[in-house]
Amino acid sequence: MDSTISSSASLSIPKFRCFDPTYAYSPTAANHRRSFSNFSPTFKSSSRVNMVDIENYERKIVTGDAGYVLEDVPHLSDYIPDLPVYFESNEVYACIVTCGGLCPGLNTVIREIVCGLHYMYGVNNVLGIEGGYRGFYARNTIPLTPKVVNDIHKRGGTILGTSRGGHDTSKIVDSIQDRGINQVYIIGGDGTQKGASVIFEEIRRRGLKVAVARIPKTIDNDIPVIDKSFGFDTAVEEAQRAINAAHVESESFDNCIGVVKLMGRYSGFIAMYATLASRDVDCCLIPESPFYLEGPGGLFEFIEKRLNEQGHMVIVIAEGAGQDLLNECMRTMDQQDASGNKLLQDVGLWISQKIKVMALHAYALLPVVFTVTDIEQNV
Ligand SMILES: Nc1ncnc2c1ncn2[C@@H]1O[C@H](COP(=O)(O)OP(=O)(O)O)[C@@H](O)[C@H]1O
Ligand SMILES: O=P(O)(O)OC[C@H]1O[C@](O)(COP(=O)(O)O)[C@@H](O)[C@@H]1O
Repeated sequence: MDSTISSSASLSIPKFRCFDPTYAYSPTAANHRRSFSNFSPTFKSSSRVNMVDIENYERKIVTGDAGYVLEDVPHLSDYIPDLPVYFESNEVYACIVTCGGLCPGLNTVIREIVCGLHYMYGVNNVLGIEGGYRGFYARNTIPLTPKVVNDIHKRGGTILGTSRGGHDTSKIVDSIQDRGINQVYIIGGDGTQKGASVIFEEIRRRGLKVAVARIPKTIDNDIPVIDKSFGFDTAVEEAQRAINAAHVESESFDNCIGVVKLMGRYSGFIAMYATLASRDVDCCLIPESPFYLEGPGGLFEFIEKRLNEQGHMVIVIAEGAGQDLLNECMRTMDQQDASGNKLLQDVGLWISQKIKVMALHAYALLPVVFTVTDIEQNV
């Protein structure tokens, strides 16, 4: 810490403490103060822990000479000081695994876990499990130290690799048990989280002293309880490069339409945010909002209007949009990936073809339609 910063609170080395939610407590509005708005329990007298006197509690404020005020992140033990220590740092053997789809920032998360464990908690044994869940029993492992992870946040993807499918609960927990791992950090999307729950249940069933920490990942930013998921901003930023390319191209030819297909299997946040940020998009199609092609109010009518008005346009489409229309006309078999996720039809190519055929038949117009698909999400 900067030596010019003075602290009114003593900063102690954090410990791996255990909070048993079965301890009785009841939050009361009377004890709410602004700084404790997220967590201000009042423990009943029967509680087995001693609670800090919240009214007289000295807030963790760190002031700097430059005039700024930093409020240190409150820790559970600030409010419940005698929580039992669950792991001593020197007995921790942690592992990290990344599973499922890629997302920008995975390496940053890995780096922060390794450095946080090492520098904040004094943990020196952290293992990287390679290749997703199946890596527990079928792949190599790598020791992770602050030195190993020093530069990884500058790389795309995940240094540990990832995979779909291959979740064998019993083999995974065998591997955790055999290796003597007692903290498991699992980074991944909804499929990964379901897998982590099953692992935790099996660990509990076997009575092992192993903690399972789940780090939610979604490039789509569609987890309502968090402000923003890591990687979303990068995806939106990258999406704008594709939109910009489509705009430049479409402006350069008569009746040219740029179609940009973006990520978004079930939600259109990336498409919408990128559209709003770019100001060059004429139409944004997302899974949450059904659309149709022909007739009044249909997409084709809008395309004709925009081409008449300005001679070019950009359409952004999230990959999950219009899947019902595709399925109707393609009658394809339901296909799944190795994790059981439904594989989508390519809506970008489909809509480009539809627009070409429509324009040729209805308006004797041959628009130049080109598609920018699958922008790099692995930044
Ligand atoms: N219901 C489930 N039970 C156990 N494991 C699951 C379940 N669903 C998915 N998984 C496992 O989680 C991993 C990642 O899931 P996947 O759906 O591919 O990606 P994501 O986590 O990004 O949604 C895969 O190894 C898969 O086998
Ligand atoms: O091409 P893949 O790997 O199947 O993944 C595509 C899908 O995964 C997503 O990127 C979302 O996955 P996450 O929410 O797990 O990050 C969707 O936007 C996209 O539809």
